Amino acid sequence: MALVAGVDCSTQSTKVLICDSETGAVVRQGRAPHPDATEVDPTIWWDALRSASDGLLDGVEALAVGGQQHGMVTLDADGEVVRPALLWNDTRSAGAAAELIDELGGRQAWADAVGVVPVASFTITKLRWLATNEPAAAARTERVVLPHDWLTWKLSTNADPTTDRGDASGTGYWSGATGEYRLDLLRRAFGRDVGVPEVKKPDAIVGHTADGIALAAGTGDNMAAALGLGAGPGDVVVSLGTSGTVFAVAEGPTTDPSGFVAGFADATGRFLPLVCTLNAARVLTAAADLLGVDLDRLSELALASTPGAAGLTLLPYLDGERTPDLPDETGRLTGLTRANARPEHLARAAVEGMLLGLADGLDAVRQHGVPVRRALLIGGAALSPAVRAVASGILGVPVEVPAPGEYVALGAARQAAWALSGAAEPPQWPVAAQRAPETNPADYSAARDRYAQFRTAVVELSTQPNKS
Ligand SMILES: Nc1ncnc2c1ncn2[C@@H]1O[C@H](COP(=O)(O)OP(=O)(O)O)[C@@H](O)[C@H]1O
Ligand SMILES: O=C(CO)[C@@H](O)[C@H](O)COP(=O)(O)O
Repeated sequence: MALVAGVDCSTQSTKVLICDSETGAVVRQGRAPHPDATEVDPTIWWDALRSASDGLLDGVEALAVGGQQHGMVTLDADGEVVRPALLWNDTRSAGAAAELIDELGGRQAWADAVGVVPVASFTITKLRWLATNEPAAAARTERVVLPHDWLTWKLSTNADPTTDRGDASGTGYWSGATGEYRLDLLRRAFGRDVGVPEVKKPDAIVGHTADGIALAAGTGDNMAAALGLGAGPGDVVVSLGTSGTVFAVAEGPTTDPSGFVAGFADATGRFLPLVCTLNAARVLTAAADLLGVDLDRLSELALASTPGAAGLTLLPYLDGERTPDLPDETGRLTGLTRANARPEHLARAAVEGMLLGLADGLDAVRQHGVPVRRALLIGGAALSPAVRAVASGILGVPVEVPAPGEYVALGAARQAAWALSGAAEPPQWPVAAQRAPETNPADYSAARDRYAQFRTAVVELSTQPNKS
């Protein structure tokens, strides 16, 4: 039995799975936490990877890294990190995003050029922010790479970092439709040329560790999750980690000038239209903290309420929001009365608010021609019984919950097995899934309407000159 390893360097932690390369069975696993911050010294990820994989890699023949998308890792001429990485959920480059949209002639121009419209999450806006705000650090920057590129390079004996098309498609300077960098856009953002990693094929072996473990190309965490789930036609993945994401594997590129649906590439040579919200699992931890309960009790409370949370609606923009693009917003609660001011309704409003933004995302992905037969619910908050109970009613589609697991790390391991095999397609790894309780979407139509009205009002308010 050949063993392969998959790594997930996500926002809150690093996870490592060691799998049988033929069946995908997990034989051992490890994890290590990351700090709660939106800029992180990449050596923290390296230490977390070493800690999470400590004692696990004996006998492993190939490894791949899946990583949180978009993070800006800047390297100097000696390959040293210039400054802490700015993560996907750092909103300081929102102004840079607006500048870049204007300079290129609007949203459509960006969607046509690279399949995405700049928001603060994307690497290209962080580079503009760096050039404007930290000229000394910018001057020292010779290369820019993504979290998974940097970790793969650190693991390797290679002289230069590499990347893959999935993660490259989230930079804002690589086009999935053409498979080429747009170095003119990178130059426009940063003010001069800066080195970028070579984009390797999905099944490539890109190097080896000092111990001789083959390294596959790796990819972004959402692309890895799609691979780990073996997502196919009709499957829409709803991932409830730090971010909330809704995505599907598509045969062709998508273009959305509104910027709602990002036209990413996947990790197999296909595409991955994706909607991402900045606020998912942590909405539940914040609500639990507010109520002074743990996550299990929060779920029990939410289940004690009813669809629509007795009229309470939460716009869950606790860390600002990306979709819709409201980086400076805060969470807002409406509909509070003396009758519904109860812990169970607040708990329910948190669960529903988190899912309602993703229901909008699912509709948007569907409008881009993605067939939706079922939603696959993954990520830390998919462990919540209340989330599972409410999901199908709010999303309006049958929901299946894959057996609890680390699907990003599993997808990375599957990529490693594919690269090791030299086969044309990734190995077939079965994924067991359970149907979540069916709830009637009609029970949530009033809640969806209220949420839509509240969201529209807040979007309008944000565009007024003296917004409150
Ligand atoms: N039973 C649960 N109910 C709700 N949320 C949970 C539960 N278990 C874990 N989580 C949340 O899941 C999140 C971590 O999920 P994960 O998908 O690993 O995130 P990320 O990939 O962004 O690091 C944490 O915010 C944690 O509180
Ligand atoms: O920015 C995106 C997708 O565009 C996020 O999905 C990041 O990739 C981080 O993912 P998690 O750590 O929340 O899984």
